[in-house]
Order: sequence, then structure tokens, then C-alpha cells
Amino acid sequence: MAAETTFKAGLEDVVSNTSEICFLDGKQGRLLYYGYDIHDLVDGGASFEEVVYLLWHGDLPNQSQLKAFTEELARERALAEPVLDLLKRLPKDANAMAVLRTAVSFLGLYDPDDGDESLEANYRKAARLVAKIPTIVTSFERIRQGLDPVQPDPSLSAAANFFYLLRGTKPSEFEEKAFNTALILHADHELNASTFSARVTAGTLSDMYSAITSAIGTLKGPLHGGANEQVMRMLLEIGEPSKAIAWIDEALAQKKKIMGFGHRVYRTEDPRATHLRELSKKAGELKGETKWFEMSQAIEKHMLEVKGLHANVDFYSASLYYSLGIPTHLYTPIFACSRISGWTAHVLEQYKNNRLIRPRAEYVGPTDRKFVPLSER
Ligand SMILES: CC(=O)SCCNC(=O)CCNC(=O)[C@H](O)C(C)(C)COP(=O)(O)OP(=O)(O)OC[C@H]1O[C@@H](n2cnc3c(N)ncnc32)[C@H](O)[C@@H]1OP(=O)(O)O
Ligand SMILES: O=C([O-])CC(=O)C(=O)O
Repeated sequence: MAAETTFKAGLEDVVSNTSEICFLDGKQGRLLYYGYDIHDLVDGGASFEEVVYLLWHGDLPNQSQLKAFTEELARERALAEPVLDLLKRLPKDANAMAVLRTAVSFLGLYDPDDGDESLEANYRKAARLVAKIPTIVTSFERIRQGLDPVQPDPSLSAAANFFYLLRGTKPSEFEEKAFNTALILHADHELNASTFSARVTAGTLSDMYSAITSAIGTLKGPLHGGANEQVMRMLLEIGEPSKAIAWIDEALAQKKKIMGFGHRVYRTEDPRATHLRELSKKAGELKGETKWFEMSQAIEKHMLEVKGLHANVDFYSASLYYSLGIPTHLYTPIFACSRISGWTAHVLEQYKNNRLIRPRAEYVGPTDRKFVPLSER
């Protein structure tokens, strides 16, 4: 029924709220966090911690603000015993995003501010989530491998801590820098599906943990954050750069989507892919195994030629993480380790200026049917 609705499939180009956090220009390929171009943040040597602060407060921190914030994150990284116990009890072969979704929901029950919906309490909850999500991801991975979780090292950055918690050893300078860049690049992206679902949940004035649990479930899907794992599985299945074009052509002939390509908003190069391509190349060279980068480059060139589609953020992050030695099933959880900063920024913004988010559906089902009692059917 046409009624008073305007239908846009997938809410394409529909503007749902105003926001100060992230500016996205899909035609020019520009991405700004609170007015700062991501290229300047990355090339200028910002840390992920500075970017999280920026997304929450609208300004970069000065030195004492950054020190206090870094110390707050360091204090919050460890997991309480019940959360570690839960991780130990979960099936070892469980999907890592399903584990994260379950653990974050559970974590909310132990938050000292649970039930306090003041803005101050929500900032504290956000800091706990940013600090603890990487610890959940890495602790479960170690438990799965039959290893004991590692205690976070308060002297390490967010990027370095991830490797330390995963391997029990500190990363190289390149690993820390590359991972810090990846964390910055994935931090926020306007009203992507997972952020939108976080805002929808927050818009009912439900709590921060409920909003983030919704977001994690949404990021998990292969059309969104789950694509980075699918990209690596594709590269591994192809096996050799020389086989890439035939593999892609065959998949396209079968009307399959090639993971890591296309975007709802970008019509040009995804500005994040520019950095991730460079890092993937460097990581492959340092490892002495450049074939994943070469294969990725061949696929990227071909997809642009035959489909006019550009690589998105998930494409080169896959070969980068592979060259850094990170297990493939952790790629989407890593996305969450970064995007938690954007999700929480948007939830805080939603709380500050809330209106229930409730779109309409255009009804296309039958009407005016006559009820027939069960005995007559
Ligand atoms: C962090 C992120 O979420 S980035 C996105 C990660 N997701 C992926 O990489 C998965 C692969 N990509 C896709 O599925 C899509 O490009 C999306 C989901 C990202 C965007 O989807 P939409 O804006 O809805 O575009 P839609 O899926 O309608 O595609 C438009 C056309 O391009 C084609 N197309 C889009 N992406 C691809 C792709 N990756 N491979 C092949 N064809 C594609 C579609 O088949 C469609 O063609 P048609 O008009 O002939 O039917
Ligand atoms: O914006 C989107 O639709 C998807 C995306 O690139 C992201 O979440 O980083």
C-alpha cells in the first residue's frame, strides 16, 4: 500500500540523524573524524588512543589528557574472574564473533556502573569496553589453543597490547605501527550497519552494553565486517597469483559477490584501502612472502576493469593481518577492537540528543482478507 511512506531499499542515501563525529564523502573518497582527515591522522603519527579520545570528546587530547586517558584504559584492560571463567566454558570451536557478542553481553552484568545511565557513567562504560574487548578476543584465542590468558601490560599501547595478549611477547616496531594504523582506519565510518544498529538500540534508551551487543552481531555478517575473513579464505583458496583472474571470472560468472569489493557509499577508492594496501605490501616484504599482496593487487586491478568496483577496507586488511601472523578467524573481532571506539561515540551522541529510531515499511502483502474459522479450512 502506498500510504504515507517513501521506500528506499536498504535505506540507501536515507539520512537518519545528524552527527558531528564522522564525515564521509563517497564521491571524493574522503573520511574525516571530527574534521581531521584520516590521512593526516595516520601520516601525522596519531595513536589509536588519541583517536578514541577525539571521537568521544570532539577534540584531540593534550599531553596530560592523553596520559590520564591512557592510564584509565590500562587500568581497565584486565577481565574479572567470572568473565574469564565464562570464556573457559565456551565451546573451543565457537565462532570468535559469537564469543565476543556473548562475552560483551555478560561483561555488562559485572560493570560497576550497571544501572547508572548518567552520561559520566556511560563514558566510563565506554572506556571499559574499549579496554576489555581486545582482552576478550585474545584471551579466548589463547584458551582455545590450550594456553593461559596473559595479563595486560600497562606500559604498552593499545596496538602493542593486542600482540602481547595474543602471543605473550611484545610486537616488533613495524607490527605495532601497522596495527595502530589499522585500528585508526577502522575506528569509525558514519552510519555503517553496525553503528546504526547500536544507535537504534541506544535510541530506545536501552543501556550501552545492549547497544554494543547489537553492533557486534551486526558487524559479524559477511556483507559488513565479516568480509575481511572471507577475503583471506578466498585468497587461500585461489592459492597462487597466476590463478587469480580465472578464479574471479568463474565466481563472477556464477553471480557470486567478491568479498572486499564494493561499498554502499564509496564510488571511488576507499581512503582506508590506500593505507592498508601499502601496509600489506610492506608486511609481505618483511615476511618474505609477497604472493598474497601480489594476488590481491591482480584481483583489485581486474575487479576495477571488469566490474568498475573498488577494493573496500576489508580487502587489504586481510593480507596485512595474514602477513602479521594473525589467525584468520580473528580478523572480524579485530575490526570490533577498533570500531568499539566509533560505536561508543555514536551511542554517547545518541544519548545526548535522543529520539526513538523507528522507520516505516512499505506494506506489499494482501489486505481485506475474510477470516475463515479453523473448522472451515
Ligand atoms: C566494512 C564494510 O562493511 S565494507 C563492505 C564489506 N562487504 C563486502 O566486501 C562484501 C561484498 N560487497 C557487497 O556485497 C556490496 O558491495 C556491499 C554490501 C558492500 C554494498 O552493497 P549495496 O550498496 O547494496 O550494493 P549491491 O549489493 O546492490 O550491488 C550493486 C551492484 O554491484 C554488484 N556488486 C556489488 N558488490 C559486488 C561484489 N563485491 N562483487 C560482485 N558484484 C558486486 C551487485 O551484484 C549489484 O549488481 P547488479 O546491479 O547487476 O545486481
Ligand atoms: O560504511 C559502511 O557501510 C561499511 C564500512 O565501510 C565500515 O563500516 O567501515
